Amino acid sequence: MASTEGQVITCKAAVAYEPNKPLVIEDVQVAPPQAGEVRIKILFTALCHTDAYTWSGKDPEGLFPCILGHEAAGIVESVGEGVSEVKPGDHVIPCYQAECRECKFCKSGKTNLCGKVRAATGVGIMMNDRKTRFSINGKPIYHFMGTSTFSQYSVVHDVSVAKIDPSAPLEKVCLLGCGVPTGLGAVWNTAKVEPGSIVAVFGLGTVGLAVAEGAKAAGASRIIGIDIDNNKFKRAKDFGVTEFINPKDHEKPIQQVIVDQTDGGVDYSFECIGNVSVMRAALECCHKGWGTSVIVGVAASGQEISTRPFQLVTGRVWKGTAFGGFKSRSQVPWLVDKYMKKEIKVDEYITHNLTLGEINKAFDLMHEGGCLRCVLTMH
Ligand SMILES: NC(=O)C1=CN([C@@H]2O[C@H](COP(=O)(O)OP(=O)(O)OC[C@H]3O[C@@H](n4cnc5c(N)ncnc54)[C@H](O)[C@@H]3O)[C@@H](O)[C@H]2O)C=CC1
Ligand SMILES: N[C@@H](CCC(=O)N[C@@H](CSC=O)C(=O)NCC(=O)O)C(=O)O
Ligand SMILES: [Zn+2]
Ligand SMILES: [Zn+2]
Repeated sequence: MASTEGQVITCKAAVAYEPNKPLVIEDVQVAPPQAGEVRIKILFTALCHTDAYTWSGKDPEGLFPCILGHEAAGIVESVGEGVSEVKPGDHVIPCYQAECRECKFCKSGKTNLCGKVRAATGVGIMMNDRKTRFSINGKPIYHFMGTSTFSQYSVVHDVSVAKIDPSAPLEKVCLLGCGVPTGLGAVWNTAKVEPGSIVAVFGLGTVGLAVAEGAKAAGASRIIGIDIDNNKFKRAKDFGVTEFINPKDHEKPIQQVIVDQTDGGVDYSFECIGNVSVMRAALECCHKGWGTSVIVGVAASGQEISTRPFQLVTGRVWKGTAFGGFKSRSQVPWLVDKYMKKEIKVDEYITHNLTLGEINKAFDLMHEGGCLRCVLTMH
């Protein structure tokens, strides 16, 4: 096939024109990558609740029109000047959390957040010329999270590309771009759960189930799953949840129910919903003196967390995690290898498979209890 290097590619993409209005499949022009950029042929993308969150209009960084999507896998089509770590043909996972290895954050050894391109990705543009690489008949379309994977081709910064084992099935490992690493890493990197710990997981969607999987691998003695949907428990057992509580079955606040059942509270809790009231409950169900609560869920613009400072004075710790604390370019390939060695689950989180043209149906499915991840075939 003729090379497309250096040329504008016209391809199909799902464009979000306005909050909550159905995505429109359009012919989009994708400009060639500039210096420090990579153009990727996206082969498979999953949908994450953060895409739905931004699409809903509740994300303060949400810009329209844009191309959403950030949990994907593909093949490098071409690279811009100065890109040395990937080349055309490489199999890759785009990473919304970049890793430049040079900035203050990357060098700190204290965080996986990277400062190099975040200011540009937060306003839907590329750093090099502060413009977008997507357009429709000359009208610019914003990028999203530096990834925009709901397009057959996307341009990303080179610091946002993880090169992976070419034998890994892209239709599966696309999930390692967001939800599964986030849950595993929340346990392994952020909380650092020890063997024998009692863990509470609020919200048993993909992220919460990955927390349960990570906690089981870490040797937790009890993994208490909390969800308002009773149907979640059966599946959650397969991911390591040992007990289930539905807050609706109790008169008392859920934090009190958990404290009563755990001799004073859990060692670690994880909020995987994005609900600020639940974040409070997750903190307050932790054991006095050492209990740590990790916020994973993304709450809407304007929402704030609160608790009595006494909760922290008496030794509880409140933390948060982005992409589970994983350093993306370094550790996503390691996660892919772990999947290939069957040391972590991925296939089990995929409940549906559709095509790019069915993306609105995929978002509808996401709001149904039975759906974890829906993977779209892009071509
Ligand atoms: N911090 C990070 O890096 C990341 C954060 N996220 C966020 O994590 C959150 C979870 O994502 P998914 O697992 O994909 O979502 P999901 O919607 O599949 O799962 C949420 C679960 O919470 C349950 N739930 C809803 N309200 C509840 C309540 N009041 N009490 C108990 N359970 C309740 C639902 O029944 C559902 O099972 C989202 O907010 C998403 O945006 C996702 C990826 C990365
Ligand atoms: N723009 C949002 C930010 C939402 C958010 O917190 N995103 C997570 C990833 S969620 C993935 O599905 C994250 O990594 N945050 C760190 C970051 O650098 O964005 C808002 O303002 O609410
Ligand atoms: Zn996500
Ligand atoms: Zn950096």
